[in-house]
Amino acid sequence: MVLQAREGFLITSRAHVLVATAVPVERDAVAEAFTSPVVEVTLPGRTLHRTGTLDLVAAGVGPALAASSTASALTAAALRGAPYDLVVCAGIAGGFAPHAPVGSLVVADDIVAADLGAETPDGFLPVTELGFGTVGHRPPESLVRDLAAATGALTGGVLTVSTVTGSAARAAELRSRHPHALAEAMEGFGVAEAAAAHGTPVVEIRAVSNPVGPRDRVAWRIGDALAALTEGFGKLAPVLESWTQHDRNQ
Ligand SMILES: O=C(O)c1cccc(C(=O)CC[C@H]2O[C@@H](n3cnc4c(=O)[nH]cnc43)[C@H](O)[C@@H]2O)c1
Repeated sequence: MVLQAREGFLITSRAHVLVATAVPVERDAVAEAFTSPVVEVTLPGRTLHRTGTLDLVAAGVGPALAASSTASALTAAALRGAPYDLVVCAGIAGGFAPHAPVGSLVVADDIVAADLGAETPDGFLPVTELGFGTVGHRPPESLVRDLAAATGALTGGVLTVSTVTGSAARAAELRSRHPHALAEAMEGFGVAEAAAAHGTPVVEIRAVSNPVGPRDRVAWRIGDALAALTEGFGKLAPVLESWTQHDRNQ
């Protein structure tokens, strides 16, 4: 939240929010929900699209590039004295049928690195069981609740994978390891790791474009999912803008 007016800073008490999508069409679908003009701001390797108190970045596909792009944006904001209050990872996703149908919106109550670990003869071991790091980030409960209430979105786990699921067997395996998961995508955990390094709360919002399962790329309903993303952000804009730091950990 920017409380002070200085040259080049926003004069506002509304939350300063970074939205990270994978690709530009997702970023533009989010931007369409807002009426303020878009101003482009160049960062090392990335361009921010600024609309009001919201900055949008097409952070790239996959957790590594998404983490690096998000970290750049967070660091640049901190260095100019206007740190973000909240990071939102947004975009399209695969939905676990029948729980998250195509066209539905999902707000993550858990952002899970689903393939970060080791395969063993007895099954998959998360990296935490190998003694390293973390495999999940939990968005603030009150924010998840308010976003879901504003949009009618489903709430549940959103898995981050580096390889898009392409078979029924893999989909079933992921759901058996994560029974609460509603969707899979490729950036959430990377974005969340960057946010965590800055102590910034994070949430993930996904519109379902395809079922998780046997690969059928031509059947992906990308247009419908992008429209659901625009509609969802139109409804949740007031919730994001009124997000305040004291809501953390609630
Ligand atoms: O081809 C297009 O027009 C197009 C438009 C918007 C987005 C795309 C993408 O390919 C985005 C890739 C992005 O989508 C997420 N995603 C969507 N479905 C799945 C899935 O079943 N499993 C994992 N990830 C999925 C993911 O976050 C990708 O980064 C294309």
